[in-house]
Amino acid sequence: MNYRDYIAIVKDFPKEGIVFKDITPLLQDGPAYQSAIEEFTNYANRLHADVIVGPEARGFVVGCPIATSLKIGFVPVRKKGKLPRETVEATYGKEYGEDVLCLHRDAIKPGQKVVIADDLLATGGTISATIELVEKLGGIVVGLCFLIELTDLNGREKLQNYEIFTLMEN
Ligand SMILES: O=P(O)(O)OC[C@H]1O[C@H](OP(=O)(O)OP(=O)(O)O)[C@H](O)[C@@H]1O
Ligand SMILES: Nc1ncnc2[nH]cnc12
Repeated sequence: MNYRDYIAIVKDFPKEGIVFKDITPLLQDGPAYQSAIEEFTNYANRLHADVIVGPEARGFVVGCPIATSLKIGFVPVRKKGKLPRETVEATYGKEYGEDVLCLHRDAIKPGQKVVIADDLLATGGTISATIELVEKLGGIVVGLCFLIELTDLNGREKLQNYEIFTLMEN
């Protein structure tokens, strides 16, 4: 599967100077979406994941189908103000801004093996904050998976102690 054919490149979105990688054509194509999810499912299965964690919003469309394929749970990491119960929080920077991510305090059990899924690794800010939250609750991050890695932004440098699987680089 040539996944690259299913990514639309949009210049100056959401801000001038950003080259945005739009994954919606991949999601719209049944075989491409299914194939990507199968690869991630095999990855998470090999790592014996107990739970899949995904950051809002695009991490949901990648993470949820992996979790249901493996018949394991999915835990959402959300932007501040969206989760209704007690949370842990992490402030982070990303390619085009700053934000706060939150995780329900009871969402991860100590010792659970976690695979984190998202659409794209850019600066690594989002994923580092997600890892911080999972580890704060005692989860063990066994793997990270992304559709796309923007290698120029060196996100991997922040993630040297973690296992990473990506379907395409640019
Ligand atoms: O590696 P980073 O520099 O942190 O950038 C990557 C993150 O940025 C995008 O999410 P965004 O915050 O735009 O949210 P969205 O999924 O709700 O659009 C993308 O889906 C990743 O989560
Ligand atoms: N260049 C980019 N394209 C799509 N999503 C992103 N998230 C962070 N940087 C991005």
